[in-house]
Amino acid sequence: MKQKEISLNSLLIDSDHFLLTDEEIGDNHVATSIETPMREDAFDLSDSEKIAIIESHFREIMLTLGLDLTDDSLRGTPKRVAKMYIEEIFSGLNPANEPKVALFENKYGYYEMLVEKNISFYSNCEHHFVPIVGKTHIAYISSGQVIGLSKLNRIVQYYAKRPQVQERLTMQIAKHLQRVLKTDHVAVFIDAKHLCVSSRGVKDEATSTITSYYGGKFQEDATRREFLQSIQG
Ligand SMILES: Nc1nc2c(ncn2[C@@H]2O[C@H](COP(=O)(O)OP(=O)(O)OP(=O)(O)O)[C@@H](O)[C@H]2O)c(=O)[nH]1
Ligand SMILES: [Zn+2]
Repeated sequence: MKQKEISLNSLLIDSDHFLLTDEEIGDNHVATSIETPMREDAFDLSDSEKIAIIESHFREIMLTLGLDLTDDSLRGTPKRVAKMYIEEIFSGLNPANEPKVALFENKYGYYEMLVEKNISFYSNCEHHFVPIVGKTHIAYISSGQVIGLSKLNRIVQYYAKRPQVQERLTMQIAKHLQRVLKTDHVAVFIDAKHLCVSSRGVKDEATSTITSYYGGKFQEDATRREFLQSIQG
């Protein structure tokens, strides 16, 4: 594909990063269909470069919706949305934001399960980019180290702050805990409402989605039952 540049509100973007076909690239407008699975330089961009790009695209979305960007309430919205994406709701896409975990030697000889329940989180569905709101319950059995309690919440928040599906969120939390705690004995249980199911589409307000992961001793009935009993209510 030959090099082309498309003008996007004074922001020049190398079209090869989008891998658009020539037909898809209009002379002075942004193509509506993007074939590439990834923007190749996404991991090289600084946060402020990402904010500028998203701001510019979001401005196009608002203009396309017929909104008046001279309105003082709307004028700052493209920048607000872009900052919110990068600094808040999708900050978990940046590996630099992975939480530092505080690990302590298990000098106490505590080898029962530890349950951290009702970890509230907000995520966003990767299919519709609308919120997922839920609670995560985590348990683990130490293999020699214990983790600072708040770090369990932080690990949930880190993975929640990405465009997600609940199955992946569940597995990412579980595998991260198994890695840092050096144990298979980890359980993760998520109960969440997807606004793409409740507020649009099928519009079922009552539905929530449960996913779970049981590793190591949590695959045994008695251990799993103890965990499930402790998160009830
Ligand atoms: N497995 C799974 N599906 C999800 C999750 N979040 C949203 N979805 C579903 O993703 C699917 C996307 O289906 P599509 O048919 O492409 O989208 P749509 O036309 O908007 O579908 P409706 O939501 O049924 O109106 C929907 O069924 C959503 O309910 C999730 O975390 N896990
Ligand atoms: Zn969705």
